[in-house]
Amino acid sequence: MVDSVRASLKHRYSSFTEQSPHETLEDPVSLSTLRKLYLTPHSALPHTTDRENITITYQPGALSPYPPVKLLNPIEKKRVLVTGGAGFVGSHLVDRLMLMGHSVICLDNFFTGSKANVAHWIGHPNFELIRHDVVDPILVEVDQIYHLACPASPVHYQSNPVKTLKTGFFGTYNMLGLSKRVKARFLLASTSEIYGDPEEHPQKESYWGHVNCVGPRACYDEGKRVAETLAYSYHRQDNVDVRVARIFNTFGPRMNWNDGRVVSNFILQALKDEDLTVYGNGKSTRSFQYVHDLVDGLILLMNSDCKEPVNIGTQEEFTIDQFAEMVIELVKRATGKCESKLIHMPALEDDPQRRKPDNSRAKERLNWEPKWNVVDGLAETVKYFKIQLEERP
Ligand SMILES: O=c1ccn([C@@H]2O[C@H](COP(=O)(O)OP(=O)(O)O[C@H]3OC[C@@H](O)[C@H](O)[C@H]3O)[C@@H](O)[C@H]2O)c(=O)[nH]1
Repeated sequence: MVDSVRASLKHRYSSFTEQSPHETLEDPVSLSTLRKLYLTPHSALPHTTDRENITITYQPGALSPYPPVKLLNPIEKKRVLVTGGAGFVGSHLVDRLMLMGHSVICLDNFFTGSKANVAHWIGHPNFELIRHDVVDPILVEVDQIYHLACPASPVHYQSNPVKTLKTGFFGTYNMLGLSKRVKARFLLASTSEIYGDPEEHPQKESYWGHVNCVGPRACYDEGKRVAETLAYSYHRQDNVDVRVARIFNTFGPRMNWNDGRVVSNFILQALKDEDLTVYGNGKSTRSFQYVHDLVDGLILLMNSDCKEPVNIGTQEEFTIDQFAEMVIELVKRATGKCESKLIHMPALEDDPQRRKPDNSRAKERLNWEPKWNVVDGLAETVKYFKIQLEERP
């Protein structure tokens, strides 16, 4: 099963060119097809601009030139629910599932997600978009549920900690209840944050974690921990078919403009020639994976027989200072100049000091490992934010 899914996930990463010369309908997830979905500036679409009234009018159909999706036979074609499907990771997952030929229901409350991330699918017969908050129950007939809905940036999840906890508990409870009722396979997007400020390095799935349950990050960390507990309780008690992905730091196009996480903050600051805000002494570490690798991992895990939690993350580890220097360098390459410097600010409370996954389980059980290195992923993300900046009034 995993092998056949792997074949359909095939990318062409070898040459990072704009247009893959081998693009065919048989390979519905070629990199060039994906790129068109997030690197096409709106200004490239047919439109008229009224500068006096600051309005842009897109010509009919301009936002919906549907990319070609694979035609699956009814046995292979799954009805898939993606909660948080209009968010950063969710929208890339929706793209891939759509291009693979599945029928996708994208559910989002648009707190951090955005319709613009999935606008290119609106109206497609295989696609439905529902505005809904997972803290309330919903009934839809599906075969698979990817449960991603939850703000993931520390800035966002700490802005309303009670709501974050409600999303962690009730959101997951509702989606597991739905899985039980319609007999859908359930995948939880969990997080490396369940390890807290880890005392084990790198972190294996067997590590129980080191979370301050009364600290400012606890609403997310404990929310995701209880979400995992709920998933395995539904599995033990009601035989719900669960998968748990522990997602490490991930970046890429479609990160929110005001996301607040380090990658988008640094890229935007460097593109605007502002100083890069390093919290603390710059010596804490993270391992950053590119979003396409994560999406590969999620789809492979969903279609595997691996019921244990699986770390999905890369092992390239950087200090935040090193990472900041790398962003400045890449922005220089992309724009020809960047005068930004690093400024050190007070450290954040309970900020994990080191983080890197042991991803041997993902390699063994899913035959998954990251294909992108940080530099290539960052270069593409810089390009995305550059386009976004140029389009802002
Ligand atoms: O402007 C900034 C932002 C962040 N940072 C630092 O960069 C590091 C990474 O911070 P981020 O906010 O990007 O992300 P964090 O690692 O804290 O949390 C993330 O971890 C894994 C995901 O699953 C979670 O969704 C997300 O919470 C931290 O040490 C933070 O203090 C800066 O130095 N400057």
